[in-house]
Amino acid sequence: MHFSSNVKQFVLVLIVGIFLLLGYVLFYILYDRKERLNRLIIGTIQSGLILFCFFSRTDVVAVTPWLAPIVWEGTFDPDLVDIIYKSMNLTIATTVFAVGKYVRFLQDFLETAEKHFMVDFNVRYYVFTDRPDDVPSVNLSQGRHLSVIQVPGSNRWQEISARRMEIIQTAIERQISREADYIFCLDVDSKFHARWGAESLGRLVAVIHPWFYQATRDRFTYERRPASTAYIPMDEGDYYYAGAVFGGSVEDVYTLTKVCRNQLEEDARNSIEAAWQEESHLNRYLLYNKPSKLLSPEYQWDDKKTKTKEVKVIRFSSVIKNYAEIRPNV
Ligand SMILES: CC(=O)N[C@H]1[C@@H](OP(=O)(O)OP(=O)(O)OC[C@H]2O[C@@H](n3ccc(=O)[nH]c3=O)[C@H](O)[C@@H]2O)O[C@H](CO)[C@H](O)[C@@H]1O
Ligand SMILES: [Mn+2]
Repeated sequence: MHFSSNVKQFVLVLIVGIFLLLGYVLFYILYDRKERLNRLIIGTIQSGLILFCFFSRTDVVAVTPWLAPIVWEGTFDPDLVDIIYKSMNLTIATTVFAVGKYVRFLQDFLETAEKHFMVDFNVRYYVFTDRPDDVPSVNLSQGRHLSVIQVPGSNRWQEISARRMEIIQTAIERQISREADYIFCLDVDSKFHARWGAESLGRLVAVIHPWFYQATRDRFTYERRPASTAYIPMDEGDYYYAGAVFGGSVEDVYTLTKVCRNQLEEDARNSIEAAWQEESHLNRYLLYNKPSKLLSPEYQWDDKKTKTKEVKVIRFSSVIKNYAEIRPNV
């Protein structure tokens, strides 16, 4: 017979509960009063622990083999996280590229970020675009600021996507290192739907790609040609990380962008382009420089994908877009 994991869990808690109850009755009959009181206290703590296990996440893995947390709904206390981080007066930089027709995504991105992203923190958005006049004016809450930085356009989306590493590296050198403590680099073709808070902060942070979190390593679309600097052999790899979200301390992200930029340029000199451009290089970097925190696919869902039962909250997702219409090339 097949039971779902929730039913199994419920039956297990029921059986343990019955045993505890029987235990109480036995001790009540057999022991003196002081002993009974002690046992009652221990029993109450045990029941609390069992209830905690029942309500916390047992259906997902919430830690990596190198002991970095994987953030899922139900694995952290948002109020406690807020109390800890809000007293630090942190500034979070957020880079977003809107080159060519992608400026059309900015309005929803920024408006939903104002509702859900790092609410009550200092946030500095850095919008990189070739169309500064088309950047919409969005009302920002107190403590939030937006800079527009002009970048060249391109007739290849692969180049726009991949050049982000170099441009972010330069922006950190010129400006961001003096203006922020943490940084997140996000895709613009996305919307926020629910809390994305300080639980996501860490030295080096990556998100598990929504299409690969249930897949085995052999399915990961890493770059498999040894000629590329993004190469990952078949028997290596921890997770498949999405290129649409990475972050961490400004210093650590600076090193990441610098290494990926150099490798992208080395590949270009050798006339090789990794399977998924900067996403391939990001995956290679994170294999040998383990992230200190992973975000579950709640932080990078895809609107094309049906919600799975592990995903209790979608916090940020890629919107459905017409690739042929929006990109400069196919
Ligand atoms: C389904 C699919 O194809 N996924 C890949 C695709 O993701 P995506 O479909 O998410 O790529 P995308 O078109 O969103 O491009 C990434 C980001 O680059 C910026 N941008 C891109 C093109 C443009 O004309 N203007 C512009 O501003 C924009 O911020 C966008 O969010 O490409 C990435 C590029 O490495 C990754 O490899 C992904 O795995
Ligand atoms: Mn995207």
